[in-house]
Amino acid sequence: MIEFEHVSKVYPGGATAVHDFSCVVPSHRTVVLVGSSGSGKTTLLRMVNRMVDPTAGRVLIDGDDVRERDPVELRRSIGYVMQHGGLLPHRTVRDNVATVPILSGVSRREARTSAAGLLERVGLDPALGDRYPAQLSGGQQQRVGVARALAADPNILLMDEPFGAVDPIVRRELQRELLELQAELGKTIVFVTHDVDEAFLLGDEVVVLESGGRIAQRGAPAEILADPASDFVRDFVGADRAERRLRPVEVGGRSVAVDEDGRPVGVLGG
Ligand SMILES: Nc1ncnc2c1ncn2[C@@H]1O[C@H](COP(=O)(O)OP(=O)(O)OP(=O)(O)O)[C@@H](O)[C@H]1O
Repeated sequence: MIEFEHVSKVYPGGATAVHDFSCVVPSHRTVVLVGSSGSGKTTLLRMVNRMVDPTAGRVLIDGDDVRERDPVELRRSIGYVMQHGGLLPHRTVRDNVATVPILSGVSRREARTSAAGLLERVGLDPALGDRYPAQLSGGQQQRVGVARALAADPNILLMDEPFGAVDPIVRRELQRELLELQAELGKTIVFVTHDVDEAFLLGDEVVVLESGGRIAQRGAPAEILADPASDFVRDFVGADRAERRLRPVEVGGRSVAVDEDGRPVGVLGG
């Protein structure tokens, strides 16, 4: 469990990135922080692994203040996936995945063997392990980023817009794969995005942020959709989304959901 207790962050230049934010991320759940650019999402995420220390308040992991932890050891114990993969360009994919376990004392041979297994787990051919990051597509690099974050078998995964830089189709695939992986692994995930659809798909709970890290609303996706707490939230989740009435129409033998204006929004399953 991760607890943010009344955390604030004022950066040296005077910008208040986060003001009095409190939130609990229950173990084995995915909490998504969603908000527009500059709402303090990355700042909040980085407080968990001490890449940013709050100027007020504290962050607890399983009841312990992260400030009591050695930052290097703390960071190695938490998986972190960034938007652009953050892979080391001059190391092979396999070594990128194996680096943290090796730093933590696992033998090189063992770390490389488990790296191959992790690549498979995130949907990559282990043969890609010999390549360098630049020789992979954006989507493949993000998968390596996820494999690397999982390498030390952390309880906590921090994911900062991990699928933000890939095309919509690959993005969808990566989202689905993350859901499958999470169903299996049950990590405690804090996921940052500015994409409401992504937030609603992945989050057990979603925290909608206004500027300064202020919580506009938090709850299960269905709760937020059904009952937006303010005009800000209503606008943010899409003014028409909650009110959209869908009906099925038959097209070529399949049932397609269309909205009131007849715009197709998806194919009905079955
Ligand atoms: N190192 C820094 N020094 C000074 N100000 C910073 C620093 N990092 C972030 N800020 C400021 O803090 C505010 C919140 O930034 P943060 O990156 O946490 O927001 P965000 O919601 O993650 O935005 P984005 O979606 O654009 O990444 C912004 O106004 C930003 O300019």
